[in-house]
Amino acid sequence: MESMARQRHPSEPDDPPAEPTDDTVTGPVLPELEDAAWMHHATAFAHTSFRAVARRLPRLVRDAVALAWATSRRDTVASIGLNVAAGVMTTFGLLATTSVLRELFAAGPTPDRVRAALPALVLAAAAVSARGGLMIAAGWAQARLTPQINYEVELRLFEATTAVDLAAFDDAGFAEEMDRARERGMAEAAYIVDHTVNLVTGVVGMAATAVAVAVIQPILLPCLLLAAVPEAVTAVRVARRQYLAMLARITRRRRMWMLAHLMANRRTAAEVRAYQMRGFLIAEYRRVMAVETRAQLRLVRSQTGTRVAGASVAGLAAFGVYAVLGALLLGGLVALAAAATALLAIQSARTSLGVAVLATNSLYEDALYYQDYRDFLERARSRMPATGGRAVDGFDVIELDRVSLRYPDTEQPAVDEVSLTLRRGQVIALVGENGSGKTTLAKLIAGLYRPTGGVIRWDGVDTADLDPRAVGEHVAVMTQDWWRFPFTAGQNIRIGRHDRAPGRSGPSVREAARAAAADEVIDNLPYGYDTLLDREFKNGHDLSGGQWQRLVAARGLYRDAALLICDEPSASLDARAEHALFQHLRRHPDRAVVLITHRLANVRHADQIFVLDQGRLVQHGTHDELMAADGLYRELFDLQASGYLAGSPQAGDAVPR
Ligand SMILES: Nc1ncnc2c1ncn2[C@@H]1O[C@H](COP(=O)(O)OP(=O)(O)OP(=O)(O)O)[C@@H](O)[C@H]1O
Repeated sequence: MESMARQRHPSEPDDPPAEPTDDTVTGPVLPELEDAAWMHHATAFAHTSFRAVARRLPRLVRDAVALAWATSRRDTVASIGLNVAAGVMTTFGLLATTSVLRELFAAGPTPDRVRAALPALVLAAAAVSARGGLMIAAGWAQARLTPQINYEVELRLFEATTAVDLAAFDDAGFAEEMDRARERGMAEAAYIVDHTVNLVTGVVGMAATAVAVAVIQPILLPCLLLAAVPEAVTAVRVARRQYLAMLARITRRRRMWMLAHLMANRRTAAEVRAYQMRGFLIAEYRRVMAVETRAQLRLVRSQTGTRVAGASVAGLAAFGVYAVLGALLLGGLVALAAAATALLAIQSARTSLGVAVLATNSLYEDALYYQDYRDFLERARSRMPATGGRAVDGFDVIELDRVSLRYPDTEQPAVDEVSLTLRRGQVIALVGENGSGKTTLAKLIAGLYRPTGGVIRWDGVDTADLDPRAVGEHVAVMTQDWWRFPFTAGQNIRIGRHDRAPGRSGPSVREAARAAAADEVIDNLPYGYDTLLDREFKNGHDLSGGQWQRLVAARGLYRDAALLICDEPSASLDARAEHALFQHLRRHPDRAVVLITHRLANVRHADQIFVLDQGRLVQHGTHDELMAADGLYRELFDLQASGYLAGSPQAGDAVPR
């Protein structure tokens, strides 16, 4: 592995192959495709012995039944109860068949023997019909469970993914686990219940036939079990291999999804063409696919080997069972009628055993994947902000006291011991060069991140002691990296406070749109506020970047919160829209505004301007104070202002710093 890690990645500069060479296709594992650290735990779990599988079985069955029970009690009882009843019918059927054969093989004229066998024959036929009917009804109940369980499980997952703190998404392990839970784990829940019901069916069928076999000749019972062991071992081995292979593939699969998404996506289509990225993307895809295909072929080969070995041993065991039966028959230990029923019973038992083994195996395999889902939910639960805490009804002062934030796996803090005060009614601005920590600081102030050092206080109370949900009620954030939500124009604004109580004050959707200069854009849409803003649906429309940003601003204003954070709110706006928006971002007695913008003309009127450099607060004051000082702010301001003045520096001129 070490030597692989030292290989230069082909996507690094100086080494961009347009097409995959033999070396890249058949060469070593690409660095980004190597196993992730979290995989060791999962791998260890998958290397459990067959005995361990059997030991886990009762818990798996209990979990599956609990899941089904929580989803629909009626269908759970029906699925299991009807299968058990069908098993009872199997025993009746076999015993009735024995009676039929006994009468038929008895001495005497044929018409008499047939007549004597008739009652048992009717019983056998009734048992078979009843069994068939019960199985169909059980299948119906089982099929009803599947969609209900899927719905329940998906809901639980998305309830978790939307509740975890934002910082969880900065953790690479979290994202991978989420993908595993979504990709397979989630879908397995319904299968697990299915397999459990099948297992019950198989076990009941076996028990039913075992009763019949025990009546005929008890010695056949252990033989029968012996014949099944190789099948069970093989099935479990194959399943475990498959799971391990899936674990190894997940990173590759994520990369392939990512590449596939770039190549088949309306939003990336223009850039892919403009930069003629097609060859590069396809080459990347082929490189990953080559590694993936090799892994799949290895898996298929090893699984086939295991199956061949298992099938050979199982065949020998079955042969042994029939030899024992023949010997018993020849030795006169069983009668011909009993032997014939025994053959039927053995066949039936083997079928049931096959069902049970397959169900056990599938249950085990699916449980491995389902465990991923459960692990993820567990992990997500540990990442959810604590509920409760003190209620809060707005603020007068927000204080940051030596607040820091270090992202996971990074050396330097993105925000480094920043202290500042923000009062209701004020507008403050965060200024600094790219990567200086403005967005991170704004997210800290908004409560989206918790500081890894220092304290944030609302009216003197540490926000860690406040109810996070109540804090969030008073915050609106116009993010820099907003998303084009595929809803109507009206909904895109209303989701800013979709749960606004009827009597609560605040601007209407139209008023918010007007304040952000979005009303004229929306009025020009074919269905006005009801126009769906997603071209991927019929009658859907799209907006330009600047038009979208007006909508984003309208959403933030519609939220009508006491703390409004605006991260580059006018980056895509034209001069008129920008002017209109900033008119609304002026001082308001009920609101505090945190403004981040690189257009420094917009921060001139801020009550306080905080200048950040590499995460540290290096200057603060009003515009006039900062211009009077010889520092970073003045330097950035002059540089920008010079672009508007005659004789400004031309492209290529030396730029200080
Ligand atoms: N999710 C993240 N995980 C790890 N590092 C991050 C993350 N987000 C930002 N950073 C890093 O933190 C530092 C500060 O980023 P931030 O986005 O706060 O800067 P900014 O001042 O808002 O930049 P810009 O003006 O470009 O928007 C940067 O070095 C950035 O690479």
